[in-house]
Amino acid sequence: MNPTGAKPLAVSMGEPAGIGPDLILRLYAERQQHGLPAFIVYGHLDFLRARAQRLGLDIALVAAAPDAAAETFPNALPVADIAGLVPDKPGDSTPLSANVVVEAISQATFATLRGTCRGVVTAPIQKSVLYTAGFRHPGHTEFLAALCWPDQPQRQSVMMLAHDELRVVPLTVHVPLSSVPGLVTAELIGATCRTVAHDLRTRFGIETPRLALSGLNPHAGEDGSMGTEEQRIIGPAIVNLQREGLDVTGPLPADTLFHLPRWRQFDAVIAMYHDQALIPIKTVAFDAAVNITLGLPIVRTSPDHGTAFDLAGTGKASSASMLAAIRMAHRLTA
Ligand SMILES: NC(=O)C1=CN([C@@H]2O[C@H](COP(=O)(O)OP(=O)(O)OC[C@H]3O[C@@H](n4cnc5c(N)ncnc54)[C@H](O)[C@@H]3O)[C@@H](O)[C@H]2O)C=CC1
Ligand SMILES: NCC(=O)COP(=O)(O)O
Repeated sequence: MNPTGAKPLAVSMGEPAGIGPDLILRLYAERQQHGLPAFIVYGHLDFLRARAQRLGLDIALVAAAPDAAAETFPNALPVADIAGLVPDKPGDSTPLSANVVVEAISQATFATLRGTCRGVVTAPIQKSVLYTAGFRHPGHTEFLAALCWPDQPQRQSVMMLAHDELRVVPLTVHVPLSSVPGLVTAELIGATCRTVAHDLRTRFGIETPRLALSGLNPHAGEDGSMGTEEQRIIGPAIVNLQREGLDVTGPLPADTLFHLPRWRQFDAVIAMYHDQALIPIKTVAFDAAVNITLGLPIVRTSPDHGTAFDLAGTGKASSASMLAAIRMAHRLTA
C-alpha cells in the first residue's frame, strides 16, 4: 500500500463546491484496486466526511499528522484538519471557504518542503472565488513559487501538461489574450526553456530534451507578413538557446505543430499562450493528462481539469486525471 516507504503524498482538498473532494474520496475508497501510495489530505475533516456520506462512500476519515499518515492510510483516510467554514454544497461556492482552500495548499507545500511529505498533489481550485476572497496569485503554479521562495519574488515556476510522451508548456499563462504579445520576450523564452530542459533532464531522465517553440501568429508570421514577433523575438531567442547547447526548434506554426507525428518528435512543445498549449492536450488526453509544475524544489502535480461544478457531488466525474496526477507524483518522488 505504501511501497516507497513512510512518507505520504500531500493532497490539497481544492474547491469544496467542486469535484476535487469527490475524486480524492473515491480514489481513497478504491486505493487497493489502484495500488495507490499513501497520501494525506489537507482540508476540512467534517466537510470531507459529509461529502463522503453524500457520495455513499463507506470509508473512515481520521484527523492525523503527516508523520502518522502512512501508518493510518490502510485503515482510514488521514486528514490534516484545517479549521474554518466549509459547507457541503456542491456547485455552490463561497469565498468564506477560501481560507481553508488556500491554507490546505500552503500546509501541504510546507510539509513537503520540510520533508515530512514526498510531494504535493492539488485538487482544482475555483480561481474566481479565491480572487474575490483576496487571493493574489493567478493559480497554484505562481502561488507555489511564492511559497517555495518567499524572499525571491523574481523566481518563476513553469506550468507543463503531460500525457505519456506528449508534453506542452504555455509560455504565458493566466493573462488576457490582449497582453500576450507584450509578454513574449526573449528573457521569458530563455528562462522557460532552461527550466523545462533542466526538469526534463533531472525529473524525467531525458538526457538531451528536444524542445520546440510555436510561433505566436498564424503560420508563425509567414515571413513577417502576418506578424513580426517570430522574426524579432522568438527566432533570435531560439538561436541564443541553441548557442547555449539546448536542442530547440522553431518557431513552428502552431496549427500543425500538434499533429501527433510532429508533436511526438519533441519532448516538450512551448506554446505562446494558455489556449494554444492546453487545447491540444485536453483534446487528445482530457482524461489522463497531468499538470506538473516545473522549476520548484518540490514535486507538484494536479489533474488537467477544473472544478466541474456541474458534476460535483454526483459521483459522475472521471477520476482518471486525478489518479494520473497521484501516480505521476508518486513516480517523480520514488
Ligand atoms: N488546477 C486547477 O486548480 C484548475 C482550476 N480550474 C478552474 O476550474 C474552474 C472551472 O473551469 P472550467 O473551465 O469550467 O473547466 P472544468 O475542467 O472545470 O470543466 C469543463 C468541462 O469539463 C467537464 N469536466 C471537468 N472535469 C471532469 C471530470 N473529471 N470528469 C468528467 N467531466 C469533467 C465539466 O463537467 C465541464 O463540462 C475555473 O475556476 C478554473 O479556473 C481549471 C483548470 C485547472
Ligand atoms: N488552466 C490550467 C489551470 O488553470 C491550472 O492552473 P494552476 O492552478 O495549476 O496554476
